[in-house]
Amino acid sequence: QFVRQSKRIKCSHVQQRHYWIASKRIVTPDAMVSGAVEVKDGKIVAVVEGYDWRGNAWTHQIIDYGEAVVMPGLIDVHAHLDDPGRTEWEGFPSGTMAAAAGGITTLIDMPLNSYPSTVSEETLKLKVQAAQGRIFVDVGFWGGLVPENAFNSTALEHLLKAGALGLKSFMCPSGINDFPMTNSSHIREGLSVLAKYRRPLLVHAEIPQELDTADDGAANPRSYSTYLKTRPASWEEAAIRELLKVSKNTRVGGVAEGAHLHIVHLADARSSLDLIKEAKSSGDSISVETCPHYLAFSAEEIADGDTRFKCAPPIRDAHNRDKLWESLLDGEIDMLSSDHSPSAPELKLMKEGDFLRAWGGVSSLQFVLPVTWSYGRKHGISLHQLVTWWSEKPAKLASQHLKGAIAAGNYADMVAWDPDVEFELNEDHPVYLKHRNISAYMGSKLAGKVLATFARGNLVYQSGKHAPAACGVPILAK
Ligand SMILES: NC(=O)N[C@H]1NC(=O)NC1=O
Ligand SMILES: [Zn+2]
Ligand SMILES: [Zn+2]
Repeated sequence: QFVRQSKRIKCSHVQQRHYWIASKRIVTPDAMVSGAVEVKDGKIVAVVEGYDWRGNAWTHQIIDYGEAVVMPGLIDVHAHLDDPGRTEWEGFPSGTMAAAAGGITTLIDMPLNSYPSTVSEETLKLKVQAAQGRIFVDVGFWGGLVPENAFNSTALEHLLKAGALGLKSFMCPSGINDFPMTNSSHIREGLSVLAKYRRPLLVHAEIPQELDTADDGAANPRSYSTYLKTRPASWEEAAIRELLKVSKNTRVGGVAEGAHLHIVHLADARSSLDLIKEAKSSGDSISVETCPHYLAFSAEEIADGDTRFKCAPPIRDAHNRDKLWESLLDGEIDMLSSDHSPSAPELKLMKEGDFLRAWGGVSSLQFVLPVTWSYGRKHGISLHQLVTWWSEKPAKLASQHLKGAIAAGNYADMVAWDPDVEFELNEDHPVYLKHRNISAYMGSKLAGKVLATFARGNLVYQSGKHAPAACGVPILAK
């Protein structure tokens, strides 16, 4: 009993096992509630409207956030934490502290950029070991679908039985040596194994196409438009066209019924999205995410040499960005994810500013909530939409049925934040990411300040301070 008590003290800024989180704006699945969330032993017991609940609570058991919004914690289904093996890029401690500071209570780690890549039962075990006692929020793991395991259903089953929440593959070179690309035959095989486990395949959908190379040699590598031309929308379109040949199998009655195909970080809001819409209406089990950087920025405004904005697929033109917003608001894009993909600062080649040679990946994890809100409010987004994109749909993709909503019985994963507080991401702002200078949002002015983050009932972050111990849980599929 004493050991449990002292552990809780380190895991959380609140010491009660049983307490109430009060607010005038609690976002539940069907309403905005003024009242309180009753939390006991890490779970939500009840959501109570009005003030009646106060009779049951002692003053020291009430944390009152007043007018601030209380929402489910964000679930980021696409983050590269690079641990073990490339902790000079990020790592579990820094990445999950940044997540907690940003209101993210669960993240699903990508199988590449760490070393070794998570492509087998053994390498998944290394991930789980590395996460033990070093994560401040819950972390689940995607496994990798690569040519080496794609035709080996036993190996894939071992990886899934060991707890990978699903698989991820690339249709173009990933930039990581031990994570080679797959073609549609590999993907077809992967889907048929995933069907049995009812888990998803996430795909980086770009297939290299012949480029129009007329003016190549003379192009300025410091100009973003030079980079943009090397990865046109036709690459995304080609990959999605190819994917739709196999996603058919996920339909009811199909050979991969039970599997699901999820397209990560869609950048092209035109033909690629039309193809996905078509597949959805034909009954394919398919979904798509985009990322805040595609919604916040446009190719036109990226300054020469500012390689913080280099990512793949690339950030496209302003009109495309507006179409992405439209599609998100219409529900054609299902959810958001960070694709937080930092590297060692040297690899961003910030001095040379060479877009063609710099590492591709945007560092963003801590700021996705204020970024989505700051840009989204100009498009009239609602708090419920934020919850759909950042909690409800991601929970479903990762099969986390006790997460993603403020509802009785769920884990007490929540964020309290103030949508009206504006702040500048300058030198004085606390940033928990390993390398603040490569983050694309440094220097921006944003709205939406995270006040507190609760993970499984632990107050893991409040007023700029993390709980002393890393008590996040490694999530394994059962
Ligand atoms: N390896 C890796 O993280 N690649 C990511 N970076 C990026 O910009 N897009 C990606 O898929
Ligand atoms: Zn990718
Ligand atoms: Zn990624």
